[in-house]
Amino acid sequence: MFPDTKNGYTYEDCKATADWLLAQTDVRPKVGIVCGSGLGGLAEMLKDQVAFNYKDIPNFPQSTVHGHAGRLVFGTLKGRPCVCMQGRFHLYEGYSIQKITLPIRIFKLLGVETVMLTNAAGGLNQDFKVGDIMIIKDHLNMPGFAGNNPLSGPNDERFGVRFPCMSDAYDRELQQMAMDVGQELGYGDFLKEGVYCVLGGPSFETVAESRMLHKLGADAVGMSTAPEVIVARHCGMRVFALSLITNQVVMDYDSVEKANHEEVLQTGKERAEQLERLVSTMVTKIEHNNN
Ligand SMILES: O=P(O)(O)O[C@H]1O[C@H](CO)[C@@H](O)[C@H]1O
Ligand SMILES: Nc1nc2[nH]cnc2c(=O)[nH]1
Repeated sequence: MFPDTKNGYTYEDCKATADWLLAQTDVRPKVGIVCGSGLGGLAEMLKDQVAFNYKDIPNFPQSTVHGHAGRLVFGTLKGRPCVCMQGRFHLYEGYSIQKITLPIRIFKLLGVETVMLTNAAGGLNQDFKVGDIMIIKDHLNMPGFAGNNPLSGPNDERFGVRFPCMSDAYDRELQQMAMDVGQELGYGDFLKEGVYCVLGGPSFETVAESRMLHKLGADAVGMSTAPEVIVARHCGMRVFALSLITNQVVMDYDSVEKANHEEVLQTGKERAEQLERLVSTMVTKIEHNNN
């Protein structure tokens, strides 16, 4: 086992981890899935599973948050080879931003072409309700504004260019596919689209912060996803992402509501089945080079 003390990982480090994994499974995934808080049930849908605990994977960080099991699961979803992170990493766990996004580069080196991410998020858009599923069309990367971008540091051209474009970060065809699939499944009433804002966490927002984010154009707020999306786009993978609106963000000083992680996990449980069906149906419709 390699020591897990570094902030950044080289191409060779990522390749060593990818090769270690590829030597232990015949699954050659085209789709990589990242499960948000309380949304790890998606991984259970994979057939013919080969699963690894994060603690056993060279270079991998460990999950420390309740609702993130800490397993990398390979398998097939309706015959399509996939790899699924049952639990992700967050800045507030104390990891560097390069470390929390390392698995995305490993996805790339495993042969993944499309990354699908889910998260739990607080609703800022006043038309959103708890239990809505928001197709992410764009993000506000607040840690990035402050210089904390996962691509900071030396750029390795084997992954991608120094200055990657992000105006097309969220694949528009996949967004349309999600809308169409959602309509077919009868999810029209709770399927929305919007802008996701990432903050460092782990404290939830103050009223003033929430009002500011709403004014800036954010529809939902969370503590993940955008760094993973940046790294995925940098190395040329297609990206699709969903937020489950697990709570309404408190925007009013008179409100007695208090954001809490238990509510986040509870809403995840209540909507998990629909979210899983939406993602798994999409997986069967995404075209890759050899299917
Ligand atoms: O983004 P995911 O991993 O779904 O988790 C969300 O839920 C947690 C807060 O309840 C935070 O970690 C936030 O980012
Ligand atoms: N920052 C933040 N993250 C969340 N994750 C789930 N709900 C929330 C929220 O209200 N705020």
